[in-house]
Amino acid sequence: MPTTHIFCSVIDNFGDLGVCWRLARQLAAEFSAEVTLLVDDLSAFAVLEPSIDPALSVQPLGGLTLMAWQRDAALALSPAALVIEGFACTLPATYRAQITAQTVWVNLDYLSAEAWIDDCHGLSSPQTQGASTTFWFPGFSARSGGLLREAELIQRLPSHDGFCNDSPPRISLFCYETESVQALLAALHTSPCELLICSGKALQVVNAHVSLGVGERVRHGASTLQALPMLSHDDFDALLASCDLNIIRGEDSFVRAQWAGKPLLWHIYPQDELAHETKLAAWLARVTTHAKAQTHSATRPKAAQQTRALSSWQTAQWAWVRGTLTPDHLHALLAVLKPLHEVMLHWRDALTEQPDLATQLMRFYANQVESVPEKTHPD
Ligand SMILES: Cc1cn([C@H]2C[C@H](O)[C@@H](COP(=O)(O)OP(=O)(O)O[C@H]3O[C@@H](C)[C@H](O)[C@@H](O)[C@H]3O)O2)c(=O)[nH]c1=O
Repeated sequence: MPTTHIFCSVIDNFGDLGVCWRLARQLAAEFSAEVTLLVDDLSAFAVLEPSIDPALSVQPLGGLTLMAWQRDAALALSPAALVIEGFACTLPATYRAQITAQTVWVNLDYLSAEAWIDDCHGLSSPQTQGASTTFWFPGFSARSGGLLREAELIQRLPSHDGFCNDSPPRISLFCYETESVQALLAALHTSPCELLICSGKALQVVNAHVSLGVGERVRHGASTLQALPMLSHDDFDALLASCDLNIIRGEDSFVRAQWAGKPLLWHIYPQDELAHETKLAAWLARVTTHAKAQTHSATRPKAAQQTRALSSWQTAQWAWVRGTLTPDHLHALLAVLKPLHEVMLHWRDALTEQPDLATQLMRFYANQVESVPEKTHPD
C-alpha cells in the first residue's frame, strides 16, 4: 500500500490536527499504508496525545511516523506516492517542486453539508511537471468525499441508553465562547442532569459562572457539574456515546457525535458574514429531510412526537449558535431527547451506508495509479 505523507498545520484549536491524525491512523491500520504525518506544532499535538515528545524531529506514533514540520527549515524528504495537503496548509516549496504526475496529490478540505461541494469534490487543478492536485471535500452525500469512520467503529462504541434507567440525562459540553452557556447552567439548576465539561475553552466558559477545577465535581442545584481532563480520541468517542445529549463544536467532534448516534447541538465554528449559518442550515436540512421521510412509515402519534422533537431541537440548535438560548429552549429539548435519539440513530444508519472517507481515498488512489503510465525513464 502507498507511502503516504500527510501535512498538517495547527492554526487554531484541535480540529485540523484531529482530522489529519484520525486519517493517518486509519490509513496505517486498515490499509497498511506507510504513513508519515508532518505537523508544524508538536506541542499542540502533545496536548491531544501526551505520548508525543515535542522535542523529537521524528518519532513513531501508533503505527505511523510523526515528523516535526519546521516551516522555515529545508525538508529533506521526497514526495510519497500519496500526498495529502491538509486544509490548504501549503506544502514546502522544495517538496512541492519534486511532485510529478506519478504522485497522487490530494487537497483535503473542510467538511460541509452544502450541495455545491458535490460539484467541487474530485476536481483537479493542474500544477507544474504534469502534476495535479485534487480537491477532496468531506461531506454527507454520495458524491462527496465522505466522512472519517474507522472499520467497526460503531460496534466498538459503548452502548448507553439513559432512558432505560432512571439516571438523570448526561450532557457533554465542548463549545466555544457563548452566552448560551449561561442559559444551559440556569436550566440545569432546576432540571436534574449530569453535565460533563470538556477541558479547555468549555471549562473556561463555564467557569465564568461557577468555579471548577479539572477533575472536580460539584453540585449545581438539581444537577451535577464535572470538569473532565483532556481525553484521548478513543475516550472522547466513548464519552459522546455515553451521553444523552452532546454539545460539540468544530468539525471532528461534530462527526464523532453523529457516530455516537445521540442528539446533539452543534456549536459550529463562527465565520465571517455568517457563512457558518449557511453550513448549519444545510446540515439541519439533510437531517430533518431524512427524519421526515422516516416518519412516513411511523404511526400517527409517533410521527407527531418526532415532528415536535425536531422542532424543539432546531429551535434550541439555532439559539445555541446565535447565543440566544433560554432555559425554556433547553427544557423543551430535554423533554424530547428520547424521540431525537431515534432520529439520530436512523441518521447514523443512513450515513454508514456510504463508504467512509479513507476507503474512498484509497479507491481514488488505486484508480489514479492505474491511469497514470509508469515512469520508465528520468525526465
Ligand atoms: C475536548 C477533547 C477534544 N478532543 C479532540 C476531538 C477532536 O479531534 C478535536 C477537536 O476538534 P473539533 O471538534 O474539530 O473542534 P475545534 O474547535 O478544536 O476545531 C475547529 O477549529 C477551527 C479552526 C476549524 O476551522 C474547525 O473546522 C474545527 O476544526 O479535539 C479530544 O481528543 N479529547 C478531548 O477531551
